[in-house]
Amino acid sequence: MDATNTLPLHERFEHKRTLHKALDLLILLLLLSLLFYRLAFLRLRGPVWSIAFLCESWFTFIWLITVNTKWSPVTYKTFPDRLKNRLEEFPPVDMFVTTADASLEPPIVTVNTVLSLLAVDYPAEKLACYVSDDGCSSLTFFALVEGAKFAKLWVPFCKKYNVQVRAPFAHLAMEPDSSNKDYLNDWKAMKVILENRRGSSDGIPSLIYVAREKRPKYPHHYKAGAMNVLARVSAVMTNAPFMLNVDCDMFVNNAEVILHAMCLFLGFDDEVQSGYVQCPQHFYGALMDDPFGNQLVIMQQCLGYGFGGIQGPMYGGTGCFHQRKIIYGTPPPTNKQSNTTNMNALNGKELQRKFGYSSEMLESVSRTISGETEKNASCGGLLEVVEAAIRVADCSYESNTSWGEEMGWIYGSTTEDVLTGLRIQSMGWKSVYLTPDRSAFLGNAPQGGPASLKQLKRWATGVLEILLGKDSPLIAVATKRLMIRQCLAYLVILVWALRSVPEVLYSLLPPYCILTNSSFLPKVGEASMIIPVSLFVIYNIYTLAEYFTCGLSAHAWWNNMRMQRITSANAWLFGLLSVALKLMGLSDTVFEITRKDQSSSEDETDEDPGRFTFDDSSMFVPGTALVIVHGMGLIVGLLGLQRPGGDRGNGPGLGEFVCSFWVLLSFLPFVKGFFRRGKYGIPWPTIGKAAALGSLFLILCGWRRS
Ligand SMILES: O=c1ccn([C@@H]2O[C@H](COP(=O)(O)OP(=O)(O)O[C@H]3O[C@H](CO)[C@@H](O)[C@H](O)[C@H]3O)[C@@H](O)[C@H]2O)c(=O)[nH]1
Ligand SMILES: [Mn+2]
Repeated sequence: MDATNTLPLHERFEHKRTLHKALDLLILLLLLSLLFYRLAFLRLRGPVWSIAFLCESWFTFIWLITVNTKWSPVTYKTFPDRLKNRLEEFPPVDMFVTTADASLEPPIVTVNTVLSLLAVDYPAEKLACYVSDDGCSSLTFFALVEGAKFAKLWVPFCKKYNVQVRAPFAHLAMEPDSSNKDYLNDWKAMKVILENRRGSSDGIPSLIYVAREKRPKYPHHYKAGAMNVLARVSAVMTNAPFMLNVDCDMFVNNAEVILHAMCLFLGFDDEVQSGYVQCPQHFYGALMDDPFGNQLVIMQQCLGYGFGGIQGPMYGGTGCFHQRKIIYGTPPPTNKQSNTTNMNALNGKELQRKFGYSSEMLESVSRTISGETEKNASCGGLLEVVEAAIRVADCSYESNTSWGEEMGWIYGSTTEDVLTGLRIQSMGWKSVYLTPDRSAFLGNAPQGGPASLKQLKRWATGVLEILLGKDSPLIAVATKRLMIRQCLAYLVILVWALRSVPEVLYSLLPPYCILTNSSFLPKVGEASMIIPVSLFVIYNIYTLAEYFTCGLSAHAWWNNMRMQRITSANAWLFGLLSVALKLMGLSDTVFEITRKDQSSSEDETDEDPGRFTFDDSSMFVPGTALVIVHGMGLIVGLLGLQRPGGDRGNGPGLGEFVCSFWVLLSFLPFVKGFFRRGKYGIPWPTIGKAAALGSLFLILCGWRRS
């Protein structure tokens, strides 16, 4: 036996963050002293202090759960070369790509992603690539057909010259036009594509196009529904024990990514460690210094690695490898029972109730559950296989089954990814972050105000749906096998929408105090001033240091800090509203697709893509109103126009003015939006609505004073 065969496939790294931990605790201590300070004077100072106290209690809670998440980060280094030496037979992998709208997601983007997957460094006969097209667009379809032809040239080329970025952007050009919206199965043509079903080592993996059936009376559950169809179609066709899924814009940037992932799946002694393997989302053509605060670097490195030290990262919906049997709901093996017995015990009836009526599907499920890796793929003729696939992609297939409930991609949230990962971890599985030196995948981050905020609103909506739903981590921690620290870590994300209220309320305190001649902060010279001032200074230095540690600039730090406020007041607040409307039964939440920008060469006319843009969405009203209110507060305060009286001796001090100024600075894109035109300016109707809200606030201030 070769000596290299015994070397571990990966190495675990616990990140030391001694100084950060000390600062974590120092900030916590300061927050607690602030709360005690508030409590001591609560009776004396009335409602403003009560509100400040409530908000600050909430901030302390957020800090506490954030510290929990970041406390002990863990990452892994993987060694694909050792895997190559060790394995004779590589496990098959089914690769899934989802696309849904040919105008927002240009087929050229999807084709590039597909080509990059087909060209990945892995035995081609072990791979199959399934593309789900929820838009049922003939454009996407023909682009893929062309892509498949092109792959015959492209894939050997990549392998010969060991190209790393395997998305041939430059080679294909297609104008995305109108999309064909009739929801019909487009299966006939699939045989076109299926030609190369039997690959060879220098061959090309199979490519299968799927446009599932949709009908008005059957909820299609957006991406989660599409993923479940892919899970079933692949089950009756290739039935690989591993699945990789990416969004249509997320191409392979590290050709060895599947080998890296296998190092984590096959390299643990304890199977429970790698329920799924998630790669962080990195972006191509990313704008300098992250002007829209959506490159997620800090979130993934500080929070994500932190998750890695608990029960593993959240499932991020793309760039993720799953084990098929876990998607089918297999719990991790316990000491007493072997892996397969509990699921094997399901009799035929139960299997059918869970997985649906297709006999091919049930056969495939049994093979998966019993761990039969050999003859996994269906052995019927092509025609029968396609017929079976059509059956399981039928819009009524899931009626009265467990799809989307107990297994598969789980329904009921617009962040189906987080929910699905949560369910897997609730069964007791752990997950692993895959962070090779060269980014595994690169995707597209939305640009401009409307697209960015729409995405963040969907996320805030989705995670709140999870928090309030039946699979909430708060329930799973008590009734299932979700770890307590993991539950708290999830909370950091799941309360996004809820954070908007205290954050907006708190940012209204300075103008309120200025306009009503009251205060919520100690004055210059008072001993208690040391608490808020040191909190402000230390917190900002701490976060800035985090950005520097991750190799980001001070400018990126500031952009993210201000975008956090803008997101909170606009996107998160609207996420909260949409969930409230859903709870009242007034409207359901929808998965609004993010526009995928193509790399810029054509839009050279766009002077500065990093500049904040607006549209007529009412989502911009709260931010605009905040700017108006702070503007009024500062003008009135600086000109000394407050009406006399009020809270004598307790009027606003330097603190209130600094805070108000800081908020305005954070909303600088909105301030500028008042003076700009076109998409860079705030539309008049939005300003009108915001002004109405501002007047309401003025009335409130006056009313409180008399
Ligand atoms: O009805 C739908 C809607 C969306 N999608 C696909 O879902 C993916 C993600 O949609 P996108 O608009 O790009 O959303 P993002 O906010 O960029 O996606 C992030 O957030 C989603 C959850 O909100 C996750 O599903 C994604 O994996 C994650 O990258 C894309 O491939 C879409 O084609 C469908 O297949 N069917
Ligand atoms: Mn996306």
